[in-house]
Amino acid sequence: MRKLQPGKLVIASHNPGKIREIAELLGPYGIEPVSAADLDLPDPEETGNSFVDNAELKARFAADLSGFPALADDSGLSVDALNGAPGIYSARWAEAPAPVPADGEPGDAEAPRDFGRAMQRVETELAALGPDASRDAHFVCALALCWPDDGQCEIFEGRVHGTLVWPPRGDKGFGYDPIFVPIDSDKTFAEMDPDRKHAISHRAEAFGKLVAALID
Ligand SMILES: O=c1nc[nH]c2c1ncn2[C@H]1C[C@H](O)[C@@H](COP(=O)(O)OP(=O)(O)OP(=O)(O)O)O1
Ligand SMILES: [Mg+2]
Repeated sequence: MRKLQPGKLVIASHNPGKIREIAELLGPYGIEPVSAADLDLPDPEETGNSFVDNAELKARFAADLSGFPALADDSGLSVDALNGAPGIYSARWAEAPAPVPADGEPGDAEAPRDFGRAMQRVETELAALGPDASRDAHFVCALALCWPDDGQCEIFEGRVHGTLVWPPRGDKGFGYDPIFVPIDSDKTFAEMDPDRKHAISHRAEAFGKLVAALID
């Protein structure tokens, strides 16, 4: 398997919380993370039907446009009692319907994300199933690292199981962290220090596999 050399690596993401975690996870390996936003790369439409497909689509897109190796992370929260939802739609559950401007044409401006609303939707859908519904859930992370020249990609996956709490707790992390308590913990991801989250998270597990395979 081809190794990742020290130097520039494009982080094919526009999510600042994720980019910060990826930079922390790659910190020890002499890799210079440059985000897609730093390079003004556009955000591709996530048309895949799986985390892996979307990760590969985002990494390929950024590698082709930038000429550097690119790493993408597609991730999300999967709730057992909701048949795996929001799953690959985790980010989209936080998007309000795009406002229709006064001239009547829907704008193409991206709707701002509101994870308060996304967490509320998870809770509302769970509550509708009654008090006995399972609150088990897991986060999934698919990483794709693609090279620009030959289009080769390597894929790594991680997951972390836990349960959902309500109301949300903590102000660290991002996304659904305030309602997710990983197994063997009494804190939500948003109440933990980053080092602790990085010891057990879905993203950390996928990175562990990537580092073992691709970094000498
Ligand atoms: O550790 C996590 N802690 C909390 N929430 C998380 C985590 N990991 C993923 N998530 C949720 C929120 C995120 O917005 C969505 C991923 O959606 P996803 O399309 O992969 O990322 P994104 O659109 O936010 O950024 P981008 O595609 O530019 O990398 O799942
Ligand atoms: Mg996305």
